[in-house]
Amino acid sequence: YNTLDSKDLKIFKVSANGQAAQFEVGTKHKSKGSPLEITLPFELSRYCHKLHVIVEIEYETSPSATALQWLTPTQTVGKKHPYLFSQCQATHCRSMIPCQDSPSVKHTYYAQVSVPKELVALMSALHDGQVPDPSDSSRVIYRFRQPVPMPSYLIAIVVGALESREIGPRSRVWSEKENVDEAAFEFSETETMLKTAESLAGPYVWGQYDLLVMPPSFPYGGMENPCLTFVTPTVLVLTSFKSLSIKVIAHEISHSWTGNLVTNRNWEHFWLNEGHTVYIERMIARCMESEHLRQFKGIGGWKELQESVNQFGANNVLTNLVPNLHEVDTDEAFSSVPYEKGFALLYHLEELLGGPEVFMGFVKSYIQLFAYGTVTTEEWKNYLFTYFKDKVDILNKVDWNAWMHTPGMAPVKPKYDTTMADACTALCQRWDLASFTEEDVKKLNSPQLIEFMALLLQEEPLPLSHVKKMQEVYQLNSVKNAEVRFRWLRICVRAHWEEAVPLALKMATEQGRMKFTRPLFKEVYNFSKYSDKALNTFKENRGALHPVTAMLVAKDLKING
Ligand SMILES: CC/C=C\C/C=C\C[C@@H](O)/C=C/C=C/C=C\[C@@H](O)CCCC(=O)O
Ligand SMILES: [Zn+2]
Repeated sequence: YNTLDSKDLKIFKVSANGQAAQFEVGTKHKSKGSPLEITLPFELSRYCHKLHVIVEIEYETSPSATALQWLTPTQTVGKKHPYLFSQCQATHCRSMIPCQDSPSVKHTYYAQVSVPKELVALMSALHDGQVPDPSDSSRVIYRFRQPVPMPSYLIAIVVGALESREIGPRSRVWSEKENVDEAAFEFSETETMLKTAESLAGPYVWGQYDLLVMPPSFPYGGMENPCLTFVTPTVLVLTSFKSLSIKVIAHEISHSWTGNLVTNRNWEHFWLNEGHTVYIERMIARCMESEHLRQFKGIGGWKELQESVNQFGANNVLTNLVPNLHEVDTDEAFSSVPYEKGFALLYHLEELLGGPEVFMGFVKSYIQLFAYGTVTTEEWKNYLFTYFKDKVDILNKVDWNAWMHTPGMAPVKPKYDTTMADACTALCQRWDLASFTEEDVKKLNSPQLIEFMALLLQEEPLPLSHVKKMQEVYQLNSVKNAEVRFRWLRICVRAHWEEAVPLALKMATEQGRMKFTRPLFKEVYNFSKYSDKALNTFKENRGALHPVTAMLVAKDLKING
């Protein structure tokens, strides 16, 4: 028999080349789902390699499918139509489709999706036309074609009352109609970023690059679904300084090479996807803005790594760059470690081997070598030594075991240029309350304001007097920028400013990006007087959260079942 991955699927019927096939759903694993074992109704001749077997599976997904979030009309902006979106990374595709749900397997795909005609369906593929549903005049069928082989975690679908605007020669932005014009403004730099990325990494092979602004409950900043990046609405700041959206879009565009074209063989090598993507993302910042900005981003990333190491614990093997994930739920293993310890390693190698142009040359060559395939850390390292065959003496001095197979912070902290960070550090070190003036923050751009907040978060909790004075002088409670607001509210709750508790819980529930929602719930939960308030707020909102967000916040708040 042949086995596919499945999770909570109701299988009605299986056939192979038109003949009924026996099937059995095996024992369910707590996070990996169940094997779907299909017995073919004919012998596969071992000598006939060209035999095509078309397997048809009639099935239904579960209302609790972990790949899907079903939104009621009240949960949408327009309030008139329901909404569905998927998030398959890492191992949730099997709750949407019976498949070989491993990044080691790459495939093309074709899909036809029937939806009520007032709704639009989109997928991580090229549009291949739409026709009225011949079986139901109230529905329309959308057709999709993905000709580039890709892993199952990049299959994505969205259905909703969506509209689009053209933002470039190969890009449209999609969202509910209420947000589509502001989204078109926010993402106007997309083609420039695509061209910059192509100049660094090689041709963009996916054809179309569209963006979809997600509902607020989307659990991540972005998801690199081919042809259709999903992006959180929390990056919409609608000012000329589009730092949040440019950062996330540069990251997702970079995945078109590292992750989507060159793919980690399994999730223990996730750092290959994310570390290289952050490296290219920051190279785009260097090209479009300045090297000072790339250095500044490196400094911020080091703090994100520190935060993840603090959360897991410095001896936790999940802070290894290459962790052993046997019997580990990938959603629980997820953190900034593969992103920022991965970037730190690549930046460290850049420093050792000759600088950004030299090392980006290696990254481009690595992409060309492994394109359309999958890769492991060992294969990456072997190619690194081959590419830099004249610098093997330098590479042999790198403590590879410390970098890859040891928990905690990276063994070497890169020496980043602090030109853009100095103003943030200086402000963070000033403690004479009387000298605080509005000018202090007016001269910081929003990335610097975020860095200033991140520095304060690294210190011991501020005294309540300081936080109140900062609010009085800087008016931070009214800042809408999600990255600033998220850090400011954590600073306030840590200082036990009780008026900030409802603001923190409001931000934790009005959007569902886990980067914000999980720490905000935890911060309120750790303020003992308000632990119950955190628990009750979570329980009241649990049904509106994405299933993975709900599972992880429940674990954070030590709620069983
Ligand atoms: C060592 C961890 C091994 C495997 C984890 C792989 C996937 C984990 C799964 O939870 C999916 C993650 C998807 C992330 C998508 C986008 C991120 O780049 C966004 C990062 C945080 C944010 O900006 O919101
Ligand atoms: Zn990524």
